[in-house]
Amino acid sequence: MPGSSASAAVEVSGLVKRYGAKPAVDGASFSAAAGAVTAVLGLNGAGKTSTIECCEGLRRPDGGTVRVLGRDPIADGAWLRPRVGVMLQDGGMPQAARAGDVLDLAAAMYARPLERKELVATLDLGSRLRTPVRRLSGGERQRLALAVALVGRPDVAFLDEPTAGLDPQARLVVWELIAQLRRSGVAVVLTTHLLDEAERLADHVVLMAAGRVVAAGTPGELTGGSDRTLSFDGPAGLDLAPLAPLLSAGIAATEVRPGHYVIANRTPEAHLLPGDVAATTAWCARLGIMPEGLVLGRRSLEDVFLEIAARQSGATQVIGVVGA
Ligand SMILES: Nc1ncnc2c1ncn2[C@@H]1O[C@H](COP(=O)(O)OP(=O)(O)OP(=O)(O)O)[C@@H](O)[C@H]1O
Repeated sequence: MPGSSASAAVEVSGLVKRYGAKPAVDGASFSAAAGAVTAVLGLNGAGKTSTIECCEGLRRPDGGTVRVLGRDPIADGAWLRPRVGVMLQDGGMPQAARAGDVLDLAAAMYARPLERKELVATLDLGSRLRTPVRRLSGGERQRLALAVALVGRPDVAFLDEPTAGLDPQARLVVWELIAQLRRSGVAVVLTTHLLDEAERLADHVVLMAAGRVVAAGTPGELTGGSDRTLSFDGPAGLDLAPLAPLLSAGIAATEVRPGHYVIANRTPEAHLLPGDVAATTAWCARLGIMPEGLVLGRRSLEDVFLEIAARQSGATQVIGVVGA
């Protein structure tokens, strides 16, 4: 359980971070275990980077506590630095320095750095080592930043959008690298906008909205495992109120993005029934709407994410297994 696990490599408890009057992080709590990948998800501005930067010791919390390997990221920064790998969203690397020098400099700060040759080959940076950082492509810079974060064999790796801007092949390489880190016992905490990435890589997903953790759990817990959903495309902005009373208790219809409708359970106890499918298609027929791409399937992490995002205009709502 977040906040109580003795083995958690990262514990965030009631974290508050303000830049002005409005908190960017507003009481967020979660934990990340060793040998596991924890993915922090959320819309732009949800507070992910601010949270991670507090964990990295780059920002001072205004409230709550953060512990990394049991230590305070700011007060115990010197102790933590050799044990924590950090990949920042903007790279944070000197622009004029050559890629190889940046990597060597990072390696020199650690007692037992990884073999440069191996890391460079894995991340396909061999031909770019003499190139200044500012002349690297976005994807090359991204791979160099990842190499810098990992060269010191960290116990905890914070990776802010590690695959943003990478081509599909490079993305697969990074996914495999992250899987290797997990296997070797590293606590990997990453942020991503790619729901398939989170679904594929993460052991634990933390969903943030408006500075708070609104859902957390394994991908299976968040998606309800085997819960069925019905989805279809139709005209944007359909009035769903008349459909609501036709559905069974605990089942709701949501326009998760314009023109894309999902009929799914709102509570773990409720299950989509054949009658809900019939009611939905009959309702479409009455409106003269063809439910294009009608799919009876399982809820994906993307569905959960979109459902929560769609509700963000109202109060933050808890879905899934908070505290799992
Ligand atoms: N240095 C700063 N000064 C003022 N406001 C900031 C600063 N950094 C972030 N914010 C604000 O805090 C809020 C949370 O930002 P943060 O970068 O933590 O979110 P995020 O979830 O990482 O977003 P994204 O997905 O866009 O990276 C946003 O409203 C942002 O504008």
